Amino acid sequence: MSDFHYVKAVLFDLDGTLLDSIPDLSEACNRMMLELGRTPYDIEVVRTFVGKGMVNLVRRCLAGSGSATEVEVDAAVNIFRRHYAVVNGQWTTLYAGVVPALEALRQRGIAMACVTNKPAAFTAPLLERMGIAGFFGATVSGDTLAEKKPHPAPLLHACRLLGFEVADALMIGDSANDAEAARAAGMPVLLVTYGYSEGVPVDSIECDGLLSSLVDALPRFHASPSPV
Ligand SMILES: O=C(O)COP(=O)(O)O
Ligand SMILES: [Mg+2]
Repeated sequence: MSDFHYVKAVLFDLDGTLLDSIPDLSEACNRMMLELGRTPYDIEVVRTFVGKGMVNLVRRCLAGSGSATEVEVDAAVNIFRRHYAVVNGQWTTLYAGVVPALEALRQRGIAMACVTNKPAAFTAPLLERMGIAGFFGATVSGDTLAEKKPHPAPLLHACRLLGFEVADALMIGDSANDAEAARAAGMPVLLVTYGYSEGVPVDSIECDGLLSSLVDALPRFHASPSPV
């Protein structure tokens, strides 16, 4: 694995990388399914639906239980939003190693951003509720721009907001959406092995290294704050 001692900014994916948010996403999906008179899903199935944002999550839920027109998807998205607003953060947990890693990177003077496909209305309250909002100098959500991951635009936007060049940055995520976005943006990417990757084995995704915990990345960064 290569070293990232030159890295000045780390962009973090949210769902499946920092937070295990599947219990809340699954609960909101299933409340939506029941309201629509459809059969709820096992949480492990919902796990494979997460990654390309809320509308695709809802579309995948409906497609898995029969057909759905785009009008039906739009209506279901509104139902999902209502339920997710209630449960967002309720059963979500921080993965082991996340807070120690974020603290260590802050200590070393490395800027951090959160780049997620989750809609902004749910991102900020969740970061606050989980107590990690203060680590991030910028947050880019799935509906901040016209494009979301795997498009590189959210990563490039996060770099701009943090005030760093792409060449200074590294992405850490859990799926091909993060890996492809980072590759297209021109930055290296590490993937965690414990997250959600849309049913694709994470070790089959092209990246610059796998992490079983975020703290495993720490030896690869410079050890002390940059001189000013
Ligand atoms: O909202 C999703 O589908 C996934 O969100 P993420 O980009 O934080 O993994
Ligand atoms: Mg993710």
